[in-house]
Amino acid sequence: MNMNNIPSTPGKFKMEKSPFIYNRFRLHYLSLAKLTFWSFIFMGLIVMFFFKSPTTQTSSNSMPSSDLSRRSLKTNSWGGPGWEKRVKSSAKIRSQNGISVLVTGAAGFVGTHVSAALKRRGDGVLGLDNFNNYYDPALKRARQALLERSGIYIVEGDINDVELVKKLFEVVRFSHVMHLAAQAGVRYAMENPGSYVHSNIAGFVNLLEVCKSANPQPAIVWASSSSVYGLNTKIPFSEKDRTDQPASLYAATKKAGEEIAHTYNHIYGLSLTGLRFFTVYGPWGRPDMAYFFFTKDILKGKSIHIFEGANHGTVARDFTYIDDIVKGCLGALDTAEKSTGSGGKKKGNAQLRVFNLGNTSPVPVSDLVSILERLLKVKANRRVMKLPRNGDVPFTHANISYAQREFGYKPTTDLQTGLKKFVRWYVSYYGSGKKNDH
Ligand SMILES: O=C(O)[C@H]1O[C@H](OP(=O)(O)OP(=O)(O)OC[C@H]2O[C@@H](n3ccc(=O)[nH]c3=O)[C@H](O)[C@@H]2O)[C@H](O)[C@@H](O)[C@@H]1O
Repeated sequence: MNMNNIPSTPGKFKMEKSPFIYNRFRLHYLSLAKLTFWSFIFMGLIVMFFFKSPTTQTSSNSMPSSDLSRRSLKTNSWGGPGWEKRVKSSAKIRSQNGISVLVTGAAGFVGTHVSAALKRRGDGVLGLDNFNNYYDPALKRARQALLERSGIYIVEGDINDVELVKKLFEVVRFSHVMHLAAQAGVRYAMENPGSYVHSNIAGFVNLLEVCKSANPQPAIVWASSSSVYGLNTKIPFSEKDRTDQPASLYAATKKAGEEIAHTYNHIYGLSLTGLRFFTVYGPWGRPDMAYFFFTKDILKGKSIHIFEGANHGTVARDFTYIDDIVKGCLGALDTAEKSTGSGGKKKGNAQLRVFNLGNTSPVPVSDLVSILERLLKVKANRRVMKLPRNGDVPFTHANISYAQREFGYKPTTDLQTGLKKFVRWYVSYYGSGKKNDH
């Protein structure tokens, strides 16, 4: 969608283009019937103008038009008393010492689980999600429906829509932001590099711009990635290790996010915590991830590609179950200190942290497939192939001692147990039939 074509305030009509005005110097040529006709048009325009008052804006756009805007800002309406009431009710804190959290990417995999967990303990939660079609939006809508049932409203909009994000902070004094909206996926970065820049860099900066000017400034916890360790060979990966050799553009944008976080912390006193997630999996997961589409393809009898490293080396991941990740996210939120700035000005040093959230036990991809075979009771049609050079790294392994020390992070779900829960969900959601075509 070309964003130049979206008027920034579509509710405001350009009155000088009204046919009535154009024709007013020729009024004496018009018959009475024509005059009546144009009067109706004019009146209609006035009525529409009032119904689309400034509080009922549509998403404006502040981004230049380019192919970056695959998930361009949508023109869904927001604003107005009813909308504000919904936003406030969703963000309302219902427990003592509760926090109010804006969750970006709330219809995403991690976003849904974190939102639900916050709501369960009485925190105020408002979601924001652009429902882009990187993967099946129907799954995102189903997650949205799930959250709606527990009273969580997801505002449909893009983090690049500065006016919308500003408005959210005008309506609610969020104490925290859980920033999970991102373009995920390692290999897709070669297909659509612009979408990574749009969401993970521009979007993050836009969000931080709003946060730094908000009063009070919220504390921000956001999703970085294990992929920032790139081509490192020293294991397990520690937060102190170098992160300057990313293997994919995805990893590079997450690394850029960490540097951007440093800048906003340094200049504006924003409290920022980055979480390096290690291959998160579980129910309601992402269909673009290997465990998910392996399940689908195994059930359909389709062949799956299992990557191997140089010299038939094992490719392994520190797969981390969603419930453990949620505990890590809540721990990070609960130990996040307040931002120090106000009125867009820093008042003192603020907290800046980055944590690994992994499982500490890498599993070869071929073992993941064996577990799935057992759980699905179907033999996989395996095709072993060399790890393509499109951003994948051969293995990941987290050292989690820092998160353990700071907020008692301790993963408790092994891959076998976690996949069992995933498969149970998958079958209940899609059925075990071979026809599901998501
Ligand atoms: O840890 C992370 O930070 C990242 O984890 C995942 O990235 P990845 O670990 O590559 O997850 P998958 O795409 O699900 O791949 C899992 C494993 O399966 C392998 N794989 C993938 C696809 C395939 O067809 N065959 C195959 O063997 C990959 O090489 C990898 O070792 C997510 O997709 C990223 O968004 C996230 O940031």
